[in-house]
Amino acid sequence: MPKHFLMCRPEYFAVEYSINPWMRPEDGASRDLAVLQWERLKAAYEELGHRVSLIDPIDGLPDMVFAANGALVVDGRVYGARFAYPQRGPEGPAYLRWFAERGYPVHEPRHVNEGEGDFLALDEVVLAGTGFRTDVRAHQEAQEVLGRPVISLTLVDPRFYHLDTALFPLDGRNVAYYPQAFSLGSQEVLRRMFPDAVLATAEDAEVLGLNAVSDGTHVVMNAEASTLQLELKLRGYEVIPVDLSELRKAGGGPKCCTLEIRGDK
Ligand SMILES: NC(=[NH2+])NCCC[C@H](N)C(=O)O
Repeated sequence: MPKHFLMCRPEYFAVEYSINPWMRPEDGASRDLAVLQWERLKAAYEELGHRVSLIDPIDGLPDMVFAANGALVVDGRVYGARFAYPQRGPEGPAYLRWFAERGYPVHEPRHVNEGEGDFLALDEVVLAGTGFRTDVRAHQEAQEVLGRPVISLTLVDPRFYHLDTALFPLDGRNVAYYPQAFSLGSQEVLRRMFPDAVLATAEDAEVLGLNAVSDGTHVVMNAEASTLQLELKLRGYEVIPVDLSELRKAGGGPKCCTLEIRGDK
């Protein structure tokens, strides 16, 4: 099944401030290299037959390339983002406008949440992260807006500040994750819900290997996560490795650059 993704070209990408432990403004980052790597990611999706729509980047919003944070879209309903840090604040309304202009019913959020950074939709439930960015009250709000059960999971390691840095859906029913990124209670929830999950090593997580996008057959993921790639291949997945090392300097990987539009217009 082809998917529909929304992406944002890293036209104004930079590491100018630090809102997560990956970001070191003193080291800088190359916009041109980020654009090149991002273009390859977009091409990888298109080669797999997925549809990619684009939102115009905005000058002064260097993190806008991380489209996953822009909203959560389920059944064509759009639950907007409300960013935790003022540096990214204007991105919320910008993404919401993109959807509103195209006729999607949009919901302006009351509570802080960073879209698909902290919400990952499966067939029956939505997994939701909290602890660093998304307010747990937004989990409740999303459940009401989308009419889907939302399962709250607590993140405890600042390097894995968004749910999508520690877990990704392999399909609508199973996930891969790095257990140590979660509180003990949340680890237990994950074990109960996903007895057949793929468990990632610290090394895989530390290269943002879990910030991956699976269509159920192919997994687009950071090339450096070698153990995880092997494990996925053993399970029958086709791995599409990509190099997003420049975007990782801002704390992002393939999934961060990708907002899935479910139930599109
Ligand atoms: N979905 C994601 N994990 N996005 C990565 C966002 C990176 C961005 N620099 C931030 O800290 O907000």
